[in-house]
Amino acid sequence: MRGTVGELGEFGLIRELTSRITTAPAVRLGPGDDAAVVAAPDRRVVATTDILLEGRHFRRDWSTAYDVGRKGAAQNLADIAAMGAVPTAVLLGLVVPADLAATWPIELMDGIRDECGVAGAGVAGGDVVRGDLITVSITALGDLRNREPVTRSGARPGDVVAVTGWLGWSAAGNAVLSRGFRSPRAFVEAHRRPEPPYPAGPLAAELGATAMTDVSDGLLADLGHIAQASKVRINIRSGDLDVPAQMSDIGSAVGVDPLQWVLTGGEDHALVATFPSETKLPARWRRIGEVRHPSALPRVTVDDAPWDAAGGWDHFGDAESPVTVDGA
Ligand SMILES: Nc1ncnc2c1ncn2[C@@H]1O[C@H](COP(=O)(O)OP(=O)(O)O)[C@@H](O)[C@H]1O
Ligand SMILES: Cc1ncc(C[n+]2csc(CCOP(=O)(O)OP(=O)(O)O)c2C)c(N)n1
Ligand SMILES: [Mg+2]
Repeated sequence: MRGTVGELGEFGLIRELTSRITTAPAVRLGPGDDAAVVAAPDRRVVATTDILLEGRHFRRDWSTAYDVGRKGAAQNLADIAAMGAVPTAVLLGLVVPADLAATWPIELMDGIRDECGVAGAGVAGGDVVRGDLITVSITALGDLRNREPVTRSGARPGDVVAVTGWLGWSAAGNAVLSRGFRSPRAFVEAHRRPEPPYPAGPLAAELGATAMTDVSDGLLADLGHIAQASKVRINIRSGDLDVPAQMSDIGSAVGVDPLQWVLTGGEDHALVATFPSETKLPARWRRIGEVRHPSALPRVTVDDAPWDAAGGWDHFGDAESPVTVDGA
């Protein structure tokens, strides 16, 4: 594919994008009509949306269009899994400049399609608009399969806190990239393409998880949402967190405590959940803390003490990007 988006035109671009998607069981009527038709066997639809903005969520010199597609889909599909649901379909709202190479949105769509394939979902439709900054707005739908949704508000004192997936890898990769390096590859790749553990969400629901969320803003920040919604305190035991030796090496090289990445780095889209203490945790879930009664301490503590360094990502916060500003 040669030329720009402008040369392709709106309908040429839509044709190219939709010609690349594959079928999925839940997408009964895909792109091409006024709206799509998506099966909802449970009769309740789980729905979520997230925006990726060039410069704020991704950089074209750090990530390929394909990577951005994988990440944008993953970020949304992880929210579906975090409700205990099975992803069914996504819709793509896309803003692109006219002078952008046509290959960019096409490779983006390939990434979205492939990540949807990992999660079992399909692309049901979307919209394209011309604009100055690339904006990728994805909406994902999911099915509860006759289970109750796992919300943020069900954690009870005495529950255990457990996590599955990666923590701190994306933030370490971000730190590497923002210093102009391209390796270690594993961390850079983790930043470009998170790997949310999709099936673990419905499995946790099946096992009676009392609360769950995906880690997008940082473990402490996202557990803060659970603690607040559930009116409890959550304590994390730092000794139970995995800090890989290679992450420690990067931390030493750039002068950041790697535990800061594990506790406050977002974008890995691990799943963190609370379970009744007697639950036998499935393989790959690690116990990292416990739910306590609220006290004078902050809602989330590390080793039963306040965590004084930055807590996580806030788009409108003072330190807008705590994981890129020397981990501070
Ligand atoms: N513009 C908005 N309009 C309505 N609801 C919103 C808006 N922005 C965020 N929310 C809701 O606030 C909650 C928290 O949002 P967010 O922190 O982005 O969650 P997540 O990390 O799961 O994407 C979600 O339930 C989301 O639907
Ligand atoms: C160029 C660039 N700078 C900084 C970051 C780091 N970053 C951007 S958004 C974000 C937090 C997650 O994004 P958000 O929009 O809050 O996702 P949500 O919680 O809604 O899923 C992080 C850690 C990045 N990914 N790329
Ligand atoms: Mg969001």
